[in-house]
Amino acid sequence: MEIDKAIGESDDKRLKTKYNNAIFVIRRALSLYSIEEVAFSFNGGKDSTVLLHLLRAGYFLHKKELTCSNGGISNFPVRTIYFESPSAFTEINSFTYDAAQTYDLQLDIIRQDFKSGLEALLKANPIRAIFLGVRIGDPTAVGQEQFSPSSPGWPPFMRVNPILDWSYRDVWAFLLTCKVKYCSLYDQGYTSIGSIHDTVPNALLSVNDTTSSSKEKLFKPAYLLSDGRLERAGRVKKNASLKNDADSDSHKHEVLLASVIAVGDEILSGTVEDQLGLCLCKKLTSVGWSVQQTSVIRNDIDSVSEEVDRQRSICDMVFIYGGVGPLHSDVTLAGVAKAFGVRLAPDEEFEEYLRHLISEQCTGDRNEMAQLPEGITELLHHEKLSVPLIKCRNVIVLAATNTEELEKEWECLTELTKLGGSTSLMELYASSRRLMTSLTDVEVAEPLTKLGLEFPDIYIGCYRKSRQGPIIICLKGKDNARIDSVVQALCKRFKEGVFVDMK
Ligand SMILES: Cc1cc2nc3c(=O)[nH]c(=O)nc-3n(C[C@H](O)[C@H](O)[C@H](O)COP(=O)(O)O)c2cc1C
Ligand SMILES: Nc1ncnc2c1ncn2[C@@H]1O[C@H](COP(=O)(O)OP(=O)(O)OP(=O)(O)O)[C@@H](O)[C@H]1O
Ligand SMILES: [Mg+2]
Repeated sequence: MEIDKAIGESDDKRLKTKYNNAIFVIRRALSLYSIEEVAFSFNGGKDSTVLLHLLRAGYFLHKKELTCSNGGISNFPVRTIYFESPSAFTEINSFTYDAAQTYDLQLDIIRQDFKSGLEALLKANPIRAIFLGVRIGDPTAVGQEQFSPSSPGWPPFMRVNPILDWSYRDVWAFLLTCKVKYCSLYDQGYTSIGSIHDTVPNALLSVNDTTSSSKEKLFKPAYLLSDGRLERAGRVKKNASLKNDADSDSHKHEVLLASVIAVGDEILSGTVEDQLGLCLCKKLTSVGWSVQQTSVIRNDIDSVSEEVDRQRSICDMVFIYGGVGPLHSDVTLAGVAKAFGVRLAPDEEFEEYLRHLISEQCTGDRNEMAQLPEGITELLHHEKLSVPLIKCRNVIVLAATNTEELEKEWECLTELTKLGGSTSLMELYASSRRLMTSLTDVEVAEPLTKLGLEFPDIYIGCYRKSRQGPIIICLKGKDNARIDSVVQALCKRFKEGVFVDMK
């Protein structure tokens, strides 16, 4: 059997392991269910193309064991289902049909949505298990195992995911090693294919060809994408940007709200002083965000998860630091995963970064630090960072342990995400003025409250440097004229010269 032979002859140990594990899952499924009870969900995508050939190999090995016969290329009796949609790429459609012909697939074309289509299919056939090319990292993989019953509300069947633990690179290693055909779109820079409405070539594969006279952009093939975490970068609606995430929250607030969480028993016991929170608040404010809350919590999974869960629903963006690393107390990522109800799963691309960083010190074959919240994590790469920043939906996990490291991460973060820019808080507070007075707080309290009501567009804040010392009044607003009106109104109520402008 040519697939089994190609893998057998390859010296890629990792690929062999992945292949053997996938074949094991397929053979277990074929032992548990009869051939009439299984189906293969095939859509011409790269993952399902891998699965097609694994199934052919798995079926061949299964049959060989049972009958000692020698199966050929056109011997694949597993029912194959394809949900055809009018918004599929023509290249995907034609590849699917061609593959069906080449490998003699019994193709069932379903022109309904997934759920209704499956309901009808299961009514008409004794199907109990369906093979899928879902991989960890796919949004739909969250919470799935290699054998996962269909979700509540779906018709009952077993989802069998033989390549759940395969990485983007494993997929390409397999397709290239086995020299099998794949959809032509992957040679044109597409790295993961949805519909014609939401998929474009991956910009990371774009070639700057100044010699070409053609206006059409050129792209490298999908297998050259060096970081598989970015395979979905060509899905147009899902671009990585903090602002997009905040915006997508249907503009709950006029101003973008941030929350800062420090994780550290040592901060709580007073052993170390938290400098990062202060630094982060200044930085966020300087780019126009409003920090709603800072909190310090224990190095404890439940404490982290409860706080993250609370803040992520109130704020547009949550920044969390501390407790990131391989120590027993480094539970921040586990807490974030728990807050989102997902598990920590090994992430090969992240592991690669860490391996470069700590290769000699690595013990064992699994790096615990390389586990990230499954299905919700985006790695934000920057050439100045040896390890990418971790973004889990609207939670940014910072690895910084001191202000110098934070400065660097912040700089990269703002470059990568356009975190700064024209946020509404900056427009709202484009002008500001600070006044100092030696009047007592009792004396200024009432006039300031009244002014707050009179000028609702002006932010009026106060603080004192000591109980008896001077009071500092901060005024912020859209323009200087409005702020000057507040100051005039305030001064009118007191003797001249009691308020001094501060730089
Ligand atoms: C054969 C098959 C079985 C599926 N079973 C489930 C399921 O049990 N639960 C579920 O939420 N979605 C299920 N889905 C839907 C997928 O999780 C996902 O929504 C679908 O592949 C669309 O992905 P897309 O939005 O990236 O196009 C199934 C899809 C297929 C093709
Ligand atoms: N329209 C469809 N018809 C049949 N199966 C489908 C369809 N869409 C998705 N699937 C199943 O879900 C799996 C995961 O889909 P996904 O889009 O992540 O992978 P893919 O299409 O194989 O590859 P790519 O990530 O490059 O698009 C597929 O491998 C296939 O088993
Ligand atoms: Mg796809």
